[in-house]
Amino acid sequence: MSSIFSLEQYREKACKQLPKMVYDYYAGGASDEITLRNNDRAYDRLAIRYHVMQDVEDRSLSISIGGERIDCPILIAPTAFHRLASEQGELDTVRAAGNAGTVMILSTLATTAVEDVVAAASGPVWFQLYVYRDRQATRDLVRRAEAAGCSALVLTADAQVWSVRERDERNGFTLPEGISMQNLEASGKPTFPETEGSGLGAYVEQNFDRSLKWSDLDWLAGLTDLPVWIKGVVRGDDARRAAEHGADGVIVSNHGGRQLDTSPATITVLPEIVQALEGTGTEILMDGGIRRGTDVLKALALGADGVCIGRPILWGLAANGQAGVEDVLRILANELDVAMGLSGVTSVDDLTPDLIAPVAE
Ligand SMILES: Cc1cc2nc3c(=O)[nH]c(=O)nc-3n(C[C@H](O)[C@H](O)[C@H](O)COP(=O)(O)O)c2cc1C
Ligand SMILES: CCCCC(=O)C(=O)O
Repeated sequence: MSSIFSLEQYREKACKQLPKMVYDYYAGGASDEITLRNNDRAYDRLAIRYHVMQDVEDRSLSISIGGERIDCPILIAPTAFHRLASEQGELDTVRAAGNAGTVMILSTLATTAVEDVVAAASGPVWFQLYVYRDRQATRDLVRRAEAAGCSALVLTADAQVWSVRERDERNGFTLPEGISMQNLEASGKPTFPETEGSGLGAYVEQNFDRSLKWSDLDWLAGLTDLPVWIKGVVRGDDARRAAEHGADGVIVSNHGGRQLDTSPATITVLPEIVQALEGTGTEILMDGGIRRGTDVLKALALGADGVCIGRPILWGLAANGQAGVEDVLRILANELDVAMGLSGVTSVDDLTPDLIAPVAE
């Protein structure tokens, strides 16, 4: 893939290769897609106040997260249905994650069984959890993730109610024959119900627990010895509550603009959350709209311990399977390395908020 130099080029390639129904599902957001666009654009409104003359000969991108040292601060956000992008789906992704020295967060709605994904992994795999009305099915997911060898659970808190996704309704988004949600086979919920609109929408409405509340975080933390993260937080007070209810980490996220449209761009709320969690020991990841190494630098400088990317992984996967995902991670890590060097910084720990300022209008 030597003719591809940016994540945007991977998106273009994936757009040409994927069926419209799949591309639209991956690319799309909720309603008018305002948050989807703002996630991305918000980075352009921040400038990097770089240092000079700092000896940047030796640089490292490594971080500690969830008690493990990893080579790359760019983690793989949980995204559903990787086998819509490549034959091997999640197996391609997890192999690429291992080679890039990062964590893969595996979706509940993966199209490959968690046991098979962990067996193919050479690095940490975390399991993203959707809470089902059927609590036994939810407990089974937790037990399977633990037994398979996942090293953390990520409870997604921003998708209790299905959002309005016009592209999926129009396209009648569904899973083709032979592709199913393999982690839900055992509980009898591996496929979408019949419907004219979005099959996924109908599935979520039928199965996800809309009564999810803070006490359920206590329930989950009590159910497992694994570290528990909560994903989808955009406010300082909620982050604080998450810590009080036993979360080991928070993922600042608006679900890539796919849930509540006009919710704030994640980079704009990160400082509030960092401040709210000061002194608690709760770790912070963030995602949404990260497409350049300078975006990663800004998030790390403003206090995130690491970042996650969602769609760009799917573009790499669609364009060239495992090698495509590896290339996406390589391109972004290289851009980060360059941005750090040009900012006069040699390690992620040395990225501090004074490096960032709003762009003067
Ligand atoms: C196609 C797609 C599927 C997703 N599936 C899940 C999921 O199963 N669970 C979850 O917690 N988040 C899911 N997300 C949200 C991502 O984890 C992440 O928050 C978002 O994609 C980050 O924004 P970015 O795509 O701009 O990097 C999904 C996102 C996309 C684009
Ligand atoms: C609401 C959950 C469905 C999968 C997902 O998270 C997404 O498509 O964004």
